[in-house]
Amino acid sequence: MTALVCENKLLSTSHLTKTYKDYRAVDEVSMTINKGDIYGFIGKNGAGKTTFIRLLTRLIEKGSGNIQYSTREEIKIGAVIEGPVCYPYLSAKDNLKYYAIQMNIKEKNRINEVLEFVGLANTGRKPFKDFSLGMKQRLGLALAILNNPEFLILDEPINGLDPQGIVEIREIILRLNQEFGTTVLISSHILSELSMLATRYGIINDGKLVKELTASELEQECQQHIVLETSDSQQTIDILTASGYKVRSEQNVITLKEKDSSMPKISKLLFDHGIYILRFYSEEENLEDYYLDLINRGAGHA
Ligand SMILES: Nc1ncnc2c1ncn2[C@@H]1O[C@H](COP(=O)(O)OP(=O)(O)OP(=O)(O)O)[C@@H](O)[C@H]1O
Repeated sequence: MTALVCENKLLSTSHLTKTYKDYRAVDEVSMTINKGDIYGFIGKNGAGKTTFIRLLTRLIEKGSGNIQYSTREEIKIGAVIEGPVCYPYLSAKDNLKYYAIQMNIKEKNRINEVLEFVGLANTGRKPFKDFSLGMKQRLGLALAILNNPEFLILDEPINGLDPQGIVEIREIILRLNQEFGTTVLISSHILSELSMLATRYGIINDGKLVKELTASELEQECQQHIVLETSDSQQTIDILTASGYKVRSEQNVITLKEKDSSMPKISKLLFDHGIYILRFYSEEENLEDYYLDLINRGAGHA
């Protein structure tokens, strides 16, 4: 493996590619994950998230490209991919004991510590098969953090969870990141949830990483915009464009990346040209809108 020494970078991939027959499930993905990131990995079903994660964890062989680490050492990775693999008739503690032996973890108190951390300390002899989905996911997390990984990879960890379960998983991830500095890659298509966690985003579509951006860049991108419908859309677009506004339109609905303080000026401009305003309001884009917009526009590579 090629090692690239860099202060803040924990891991990066360059042109990572995985092909099944002649289909590129992961297509030349060059991604950077910095130390301390909670990296939100976004993509619709079949976009290539799980395949990319399986490449990172070396569950499958790459086709071409590289995975590069910040140091010459291998980093300690913990992962929950496609749900935890646990023994159905064993308790939480016994499942952890089994994995601790496999991983050669000798620290006596580690299992109790981890059970406490994920809120499963009081599950006693209850077997895994009788756990709720939320408990199962939390045990998966416990297994993944047993060896104190510096990089934690979670594939759709909140899929199918109820609101309470989602909050519990979110709090565990935030504590891991803030108290222990664990870098986290979390894939999800529940974008509202990711936006409560992520410090950085990567958006994958048809195997290609179409965009990488930080949470504050996303905030900038999702800034307030104005939505407008008028008696004559084409003339409105022409007038606004001639006045220097950046305009987008879809089915007679015109959108401008402007703050609501520009509304009086715009309405006067249109009024002076004899255009009637039918609808006029400002709104803020969220991660979901941004994502759909980006995918539908078919953005180029990051
Ligand atoms: N072992 C395999 N053999 C053939 N094709 C595969 C294999 N694994 C994945 N694919 C294909 O690669 C593409 C990406 O799949 P992947 O599971 O990585 O997507 P995903 O983004 O994780 O989607 P989901 O959210 O549904 O899990 C899909 O078209 C899938 O059918």
